[in-house]
Amino acid sequence: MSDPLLTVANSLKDRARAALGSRNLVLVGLMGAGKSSVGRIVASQLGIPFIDSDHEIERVSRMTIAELFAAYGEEEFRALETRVMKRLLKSGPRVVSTGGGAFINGRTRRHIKKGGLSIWLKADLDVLWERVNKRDTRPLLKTENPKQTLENLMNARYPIYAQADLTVISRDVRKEIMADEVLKAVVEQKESAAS
Ligand SMILES: Nc1ncnc2c1ncn2[C@@H]1O[C@H](COP(=O)(O)OP(=O)(O)O)[C@@H](O)[C@H]1O
Ligand SMILES: O=C(O)C1=C[C@@H](OP(=O)(O)O)[C@@H](O)[C@H](O)C1
Ligand SMILES: [Mg+2]
Repeated sequence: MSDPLLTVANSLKDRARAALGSRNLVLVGLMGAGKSSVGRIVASQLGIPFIDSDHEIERVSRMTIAELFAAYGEEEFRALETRVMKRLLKSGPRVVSTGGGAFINGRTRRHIKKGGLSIWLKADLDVLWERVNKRDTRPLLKTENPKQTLENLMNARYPIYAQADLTVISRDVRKEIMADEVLKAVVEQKESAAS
C-alpha cells in the first residue's frame, strides 16, 4: 500500500522539477544563510546537478577563497566570480549556490536574471551570526567586530537581494525542511504565474 505522506513528498519534488523546466535555480543571500548546504539538498531532491560557485572558483583557480582575496583583492575575485557564474548559467537545469556577494555585483546579477530563477534565503542577524562565527574561512568577516560587519552588509545588501525572483525565510529548522520550503516556493511561483 502506498504511504500517503510519501506520495505528498514525491509530488512536491515532481511539481518543483516540472515548474523549474530547463532553468537554473540560483540561491542568493548573505553568508550563513544556508545557500551551500540547502542548495545541495534541493538539487538531490530535484535529481539535477548541484554547483557551488565558490567551489567552482576554487577548482578553476586552485586557490581557496581566502587565498584569492589575499593575493588579488576583492575586485579581482568579483571579476572571476562573474566569469564563472556566466559559464555556469549557460545551460540548465542546475541548482547553483552563489557566494554572498555574487548577486550584489551588477554584471553577475544580470547573468543570474537571464539564466535562472533566483531565490533569496533571507535570515536575521542572530541566525547568520550563530552560523558564521564557528568558522574563519570568510575573508570579509576578518575585521575587529565581525558581527557589526555582518550587520553592515545586511543593511547594504538586503535591498538588492530583495530583487530576487523568490524569497524564503532561512530559520533555525533542519536543512531538509528549508529545502522543502525552497521547493514549495518554486511550485508556488509557477502556479501564481499561471493564474
Ligand atoms: N537550517 C540550518 N540549520 C542549522 N545549521 C545550518 C542550516 N543551514 C546552514 N547551516 C549551517 O550554517 C553554516 C553556513 O551554511 P552554508 O550552507 O555554508 O551557508 P552559505 O553558503 O549561505 O554561506 C554551515 O555550517 C551549515 O551547516
Ligand atoms: O558575501 C560575500 O561577499 C562572500 C561570501 C562567501 O560565500 P558564502 O556566502 O557562501 O559564505 C564567499 O563567496 C566570499 O567569502 C565572499
Ligand atoms: Mg556558501
